[in-house]
Amino acid sequence: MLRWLTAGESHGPELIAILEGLPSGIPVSVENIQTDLARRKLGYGRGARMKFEQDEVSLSGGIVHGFTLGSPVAIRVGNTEWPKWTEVMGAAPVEGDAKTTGRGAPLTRPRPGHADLVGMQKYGFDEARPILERASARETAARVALGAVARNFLAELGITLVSHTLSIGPVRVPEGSPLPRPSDVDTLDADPLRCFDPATSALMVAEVDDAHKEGDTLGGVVEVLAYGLPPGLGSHVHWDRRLDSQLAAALMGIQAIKGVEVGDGFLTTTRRGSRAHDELFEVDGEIGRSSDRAGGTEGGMSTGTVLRVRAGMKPIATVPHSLRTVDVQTGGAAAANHQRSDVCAVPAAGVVAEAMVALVLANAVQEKFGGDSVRETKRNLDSYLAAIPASLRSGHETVQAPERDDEAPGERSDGTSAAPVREGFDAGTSGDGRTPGDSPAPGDSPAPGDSAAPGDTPGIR
Ligand SMILES: Cc1cc2nc3c(=O)[nH]c(=O)nc-3n(C[C@H](O)[C@H](O)[C@H](O)COP(=O)(O)O)c2cc1C
Ligand SMILES: C=C(O[C@@H]1CC(C(=O)O)=C[C@@H](OP(=O)(O)O)[C@H]1O)C(=O)O
Repeated sequence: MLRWLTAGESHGPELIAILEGLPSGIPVSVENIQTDLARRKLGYGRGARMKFEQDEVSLSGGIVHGFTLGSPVAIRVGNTEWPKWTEVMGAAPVEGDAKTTGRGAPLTRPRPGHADLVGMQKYGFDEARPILERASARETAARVALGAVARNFLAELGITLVSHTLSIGPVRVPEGSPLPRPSDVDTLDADPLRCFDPATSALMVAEVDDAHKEGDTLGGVVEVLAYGLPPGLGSHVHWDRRLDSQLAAALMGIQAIKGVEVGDGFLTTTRRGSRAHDELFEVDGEIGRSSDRAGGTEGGMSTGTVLRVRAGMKPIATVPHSLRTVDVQTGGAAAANHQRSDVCAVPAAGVVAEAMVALVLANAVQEKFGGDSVRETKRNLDSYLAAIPASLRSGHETVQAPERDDEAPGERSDGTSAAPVREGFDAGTSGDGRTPGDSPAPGDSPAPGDSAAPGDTPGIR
């Protein structure tokens, strides 16, 4: 079992992350953790802090000469802004003005949508600083650092992850857009919103500009894909062993994430059963699926096809034009505390989500295959795959579905083409207020389940 913990406050000296339970022999370097931390700062709409604050990574345990030892991995992410915060956030007791003036002035106007008020009630503080420092998503830097190590472990086993932005506010990637593959990561990271569809990305930039101009903020939806998984990670036998329950918990554990979908998620609930599942076919001596509506899990286990999970982020709660609140010192109405903020952090949330999925998958791999060295884990994985009888083997990719006996050639009974198609992004209620299952508005792209264009390839939605 993998265990991981993070510690540290947003304006503290550093974040500390520990990951226990990985085998020896995983390549890890400061540079590759730093690369992922830099990716977490990406995204149009991030605030000024992303530019001036640097993440200073050092490896304090579990790694020697570039490889894990099998002992706990300890990572320190230093905060270059710390010298400005030593008095306000230092561990030693302070006297005099430091607690009441300047940066140390009490934050008595709790921000709606944040942990501020309920945290003060629960932990017995009369101002929000001691709460917001830990509730801040600065902590996600520590998770991304751990995720980089987990990802390297998975890569040794041929498992690779990609994340991308599906929607920002009401602007979303159209149906039928290609799914990014691991080779597309650089392209994604070069896009201002980490969106794989350039035309949609341009609209997203305009949406962020508009929200910024209006003193407002935005949320959105990200998707994480994992390629190369073996079938059988997780288990149907108990709720907490289900891979999808572990993924949902990990994604919901990210600040501001309010919804998770596996595969086509809520959209699936609007379909009839005949159009909701992934049928099985024998193709070239293997069992294949003609669609990936389920998102790569069945019965709480990975199926071996592409894993596809989504996380929906609420709009940033520190709204520049300030939400109404109560000043807990005076009891009077007030504008919520606001200094600066991201307008939109959805692209960054995608990188964090990728890290969380990597940690969950690394744990599931270790649970299933064990091993104290990567070589041993790999040997166990290979012998598991080799032991699956030929009659039960299935592939990673979706396949061309044969026509059904009761269908006209080239057409399936639901009116769709027999070409393999990955259907169905719908981020819940769309920007025009329609809910999944409503008929499309004029000019909308085809609804999921509409006929796929001839020549569609596996990997398109
Ligand atoms: C990567 C990332 C960056 C964030 N940046 C901000 C920010 O600049 N301002 C803000 O108010 N909230 C930001 N948030 C969200 C808050 O941390 C979150 O809304 C807050 O903790 C309350 O949400 P919760 O109720 O889900 O915990 C960010 C979240 C993530 C994942
Ligand atoms: C520092 C990070 O994100 C911060 C997360 C955050 C919040 O409320 O969650 C609020 C902002 O911090 P501040 O209020 O100090 O400007 C973000 O910059 C980071 O991601 O590294």
